[in-house]
Amino acid sequence: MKTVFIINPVAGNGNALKKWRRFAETIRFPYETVLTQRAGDATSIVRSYKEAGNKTLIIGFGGDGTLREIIAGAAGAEQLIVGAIAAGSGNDFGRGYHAFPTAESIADFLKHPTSKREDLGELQNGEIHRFASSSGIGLDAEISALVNRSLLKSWLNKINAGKLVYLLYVVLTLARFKKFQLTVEQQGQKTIFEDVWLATVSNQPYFGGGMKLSPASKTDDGLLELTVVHGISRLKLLLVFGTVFTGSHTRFKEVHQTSGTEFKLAVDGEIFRHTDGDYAGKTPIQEAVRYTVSEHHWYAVNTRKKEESK
Ligand SMILES: Nc1ncnc2c1ncn2[C@@H]1O[C@H](COP(=O)(O)OP(=O)(O)OP(=O)(O)O)[C@@H](O)[C@H]1O
Repeated sequence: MKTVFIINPVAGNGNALKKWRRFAETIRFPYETVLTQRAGDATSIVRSYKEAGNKTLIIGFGGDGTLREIIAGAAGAEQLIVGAIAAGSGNDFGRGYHAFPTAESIADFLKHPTSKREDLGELQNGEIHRFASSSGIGLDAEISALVNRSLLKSWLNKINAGKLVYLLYVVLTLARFKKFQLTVEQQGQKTIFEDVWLATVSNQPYFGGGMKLSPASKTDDGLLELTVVHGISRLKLLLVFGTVFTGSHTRFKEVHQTSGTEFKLAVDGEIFRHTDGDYAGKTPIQEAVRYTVSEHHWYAVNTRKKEESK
């Protein structure tokens, strides 16, 4: 089986390339590498492997955005097995799916490669946006969009202080964020939420760099989970934020969660939107956006069989 590493050199606040060079020295099996040049590249690179039709292990060397792009390209191709090495900032993909810890663990996997069929999330309004882990609107999407656009980020990255910029934007955005009204339509029934901070549709539990936002999410059950945080003061929001790392935030009445195969979400303003933590445009005003599991699945590295036979 062919192994290809797709490396996003700018992932992990610009540290992924350095990390890759160290990692490459430990690889003892044949492999190919492709470096992405710009956003969106990983999807077209993977499509070319899909067209070639060979059984291939594609390993994303980057963060959640890189993996999302790889999976969007690999969707529907059973001959492509997608794996990851965590080299991003948040790396929630590895928490909810799987990430290889070492080159040796990849070599081990290659002895008996097996895959597992996984769901792919999709949101549609005109165009289709795909996500592996989660897609949301509101406070978190605004923070990540502002951080990524910030000139401060590249400057702070140079002095290895990239994380500071997040803290700065969390404080700034929290102070000025305008809560919104959200209408959720599920199985023909509409529910209106007022004073919404964020709404996230999840395919796996983790989000935002280790927060267990959606503890009930499973990656292969054909369902998505919607979390709405609403009607809560700034102070209490910080309290809820403190509990989300363990998943105990679900006990708060201001945190609404539900499961389903499809949600339609409409909001009363242009709100920032993300897919797997990357900017994905703004929501249209009062137009229902449909979130579903795509009819195309993707195939992940499966290490379970090996663990079960131990
Ligand atoms: N060569 C490149 N130059 C600029 N942007 C790129 C390049 N290659 C990929 N990208 C974009 O970089 C974005 C961020 O990458 P990624 O999400 O993997 O890293 P991260 O943000 O550090 O990690 P995480 O999402 O786990 O926090 C990706 O969504 C991708 O579109």
